[in-house]
Amino acid sequence: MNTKKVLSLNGVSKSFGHKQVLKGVNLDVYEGQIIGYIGPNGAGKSTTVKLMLGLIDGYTGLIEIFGENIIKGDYSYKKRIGYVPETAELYENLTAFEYLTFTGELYGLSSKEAEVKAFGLMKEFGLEAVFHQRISSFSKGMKQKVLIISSLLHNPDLLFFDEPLSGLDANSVMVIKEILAKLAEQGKTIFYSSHIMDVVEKISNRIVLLVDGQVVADGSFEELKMQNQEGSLEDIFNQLTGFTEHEEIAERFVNLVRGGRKDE
Ligand SMILES: Nc1ncnc2c1ncn2[C@@H]1O[C@H](COP(=O)(O)OP(=O)(O)OP(=O)(O)O)[C@@H](O)[C@H]1O
Repeated sequence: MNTKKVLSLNGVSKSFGHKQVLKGVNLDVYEGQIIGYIGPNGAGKSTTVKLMLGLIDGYTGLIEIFGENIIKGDYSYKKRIGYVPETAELYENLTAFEYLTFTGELYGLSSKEAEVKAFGLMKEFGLEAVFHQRISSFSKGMKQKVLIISSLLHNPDLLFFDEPLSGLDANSVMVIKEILAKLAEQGKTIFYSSHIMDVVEKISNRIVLLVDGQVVADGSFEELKMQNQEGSLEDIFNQLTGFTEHEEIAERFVNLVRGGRKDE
């Protein structure tokens, strides 16, 4: 494993108003790693990613990307980053061609370079016929593919993927998994946040579990399995988050749903 440090979080804490969301997160990530960043809803995963991307600020602790403190940096580090956000803000009135050449140019590609590359990537996803159609007419999975393409156009070294497989069918998931593995083989670093445990288990070479703003587990799937004596990542997740009530909650929920019917 390559030992070049790509990003580092040191005692990173972040509050929104009186609510402390991150409580001293420490994390060193190295070149070629695929980090599966997991945790319950509201644990602080997206907040961590947004801090690293400079999309939100006002934190304590130190964040370094490519060896530079991001506060002191001149933001040129962002040119080496690709990002697929959890909720897409695609410009839906644009065509895929317009959107992708626009984002490619933002990252420093010429318009022609961006167009040729975007078309080639769209074609690989079977979307060449809709290259000149408005994104508003696309299905959820098609939009997701456009987002993934836009995050990769400038050949970034560090990728932040927030739930990148959302809306993708099983065949597309297989393709994306393969793409991520090949990018990591080429030394790209991937920071990947998802709730789909079986995919995280398969594609990550390191899993970081965040609970209530703190890292509570960090290691390969095999290491976590040995430490926790549980079978799947889903089981380990449930154990480490102390969650055992799914049956009771489901039963109460369904009882409440049934109670709403007046005709029984
Ligand atoms: N801009 C904001 N203002 C106030 N509170 C916020 C803001 N952004 C996030 N939070 C709060 O921070 C906490 C962590 O949110 P975050 O989106 O980081 O969680 P997450 O781990 O990504 O969750 P999920 O798995 O549901 O996407 C939540 O309690 C959320 O309400």
